[in-house]
Amino acid sequence: ALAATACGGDGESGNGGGKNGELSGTVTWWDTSTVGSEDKVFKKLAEGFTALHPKVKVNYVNVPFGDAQNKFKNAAQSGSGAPDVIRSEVAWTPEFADLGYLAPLDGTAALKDEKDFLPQAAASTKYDDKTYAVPQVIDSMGIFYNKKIFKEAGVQVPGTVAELKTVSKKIKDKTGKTGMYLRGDDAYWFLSFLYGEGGNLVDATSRTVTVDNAAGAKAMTVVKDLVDSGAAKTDATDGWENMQASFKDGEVAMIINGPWAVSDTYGGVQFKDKANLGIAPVPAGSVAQGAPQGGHNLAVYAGSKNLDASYAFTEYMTSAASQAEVAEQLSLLPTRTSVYDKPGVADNEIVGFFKPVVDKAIERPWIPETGSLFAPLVTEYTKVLTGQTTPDKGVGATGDAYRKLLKGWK
Ligand SMILES: C[C@H]1O[C@H](O[C@H]2[C@H](O)[C@@H](O)[C@@H](O[C@H]3[C@H](O)[C@@H](O)[C@@H](O[C@H]4[C@H](O)[C@@H](O)[C@@H](O)O[C@@H]4CO)O[C@@H]3CO)O[C@@H]2CO)[C@H](O)[C@H](O)[C@@H]1N[C@H]1C[C@@H](CO)[C@H](O)[C@@H](O)[C@@H]1O
Repeated sequence: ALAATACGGDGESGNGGGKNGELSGTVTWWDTSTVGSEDKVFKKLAEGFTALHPKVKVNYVNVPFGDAQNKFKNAAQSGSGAPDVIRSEVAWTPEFADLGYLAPLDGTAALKDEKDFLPQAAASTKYDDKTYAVPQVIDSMGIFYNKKIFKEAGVQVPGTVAELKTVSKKIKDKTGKTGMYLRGDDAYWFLSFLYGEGGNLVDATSRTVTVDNAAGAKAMTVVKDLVDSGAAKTDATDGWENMQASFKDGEVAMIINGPWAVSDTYGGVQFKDKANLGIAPVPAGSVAQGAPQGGHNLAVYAGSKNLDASYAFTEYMTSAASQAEVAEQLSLLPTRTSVYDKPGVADNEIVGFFKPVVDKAIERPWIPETGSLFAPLVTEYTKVLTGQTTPDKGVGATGDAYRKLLKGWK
């Protein structure tokens, strides 16, 4: 505490500028990674920072993904309770930056070897020509399938939505299992079908809402038909748990998911033998094939009382060595190009599959409103899948909500 006060800290978490620049004080980090599969790796990594900086205590806090965005905004707004560093999902970052809640990182110790970052990962950290975060993981989606069930049914993994229906029918006839579990309570699972029909949520260049155009309506019809035809099953709530349980227990032959689900999936009885998990590109629609780009950055709270230690912690957690550790332990994708050919990463089959997928994943516009596009969409998406509204009405209501959100967009 003396050191902290001496360098102007608040006793609790000095600003790290102790004698001969030695870092000190506390760094509180809000991690949003999945409890029970990812969190233990991130917690161990974070606490490893103290080995390098003995006078810094890392206070690891796991905040559920669904709560963290609002929790951080409320804390930052009220000026109390915000962490020093937050794991900021790619779409939260421009919003937090726009609100002034993030410390600009250009010229600080947080940013090292910037040229090593994948351009598409770095894109979501830039706002108003400044850098407000450091990319930690990047991801996209693919088909996860159960090789044993596919063999039993004598089918190949589907490359298109049409094939998905015929393959699911054969699986049902031969094994009694449902082909796919399609998550119905998270609109991220709608995006690859939307891209497959040549659609998108918006067109940022022409500032046009496009979710309710013909392609959007078609895509909603496609997902509704997957459920109505019995090719896929879904639920209005508890989608993550139900999707993972039905796939891990072998009740369904396929799901659509991303690298963040791999560690949890390997915990399932069907995948004790990891080789039974197959991964393939998301199915193409009638005009195109495309998967969304997601991921997470680390950002420093503008009001942190320990900026120096927070910058150093952020750099440490996004360093090549840390990213290699996370890729090896959890099959998550690095955001640094140099990490992909490191031992333990280069031979990881999941990372090897998703790298080319991520290189052509469809980016969303990194504007403050991007994160807010999912709430209205998921309401309508769930209603369409559960027969409470029609595809046309669903995308129509979504488009209306977007035009209220995006001032002046067509
Ligand atoms: C609705 C939400 O819409 C958007 O989120 C999009 C997101 O932008 C998309 O990119 C995509 O995220 C991927 C993600 O990229 C992918 O990595 C993975 O993340 C894993 C981690 O990997 C895993 O480690 C662990 O953390 O777990 C993570 C999650 O599994 O999967 C994600 C997809 O799940 O999809 C998101 C949509 O879910 C908004 O951004 C808000 O989040 C918004 N929620 C707020 C809305 C507020 C108003 O209602 C409500 O009041 C508030 O309480 C809610 O918070």
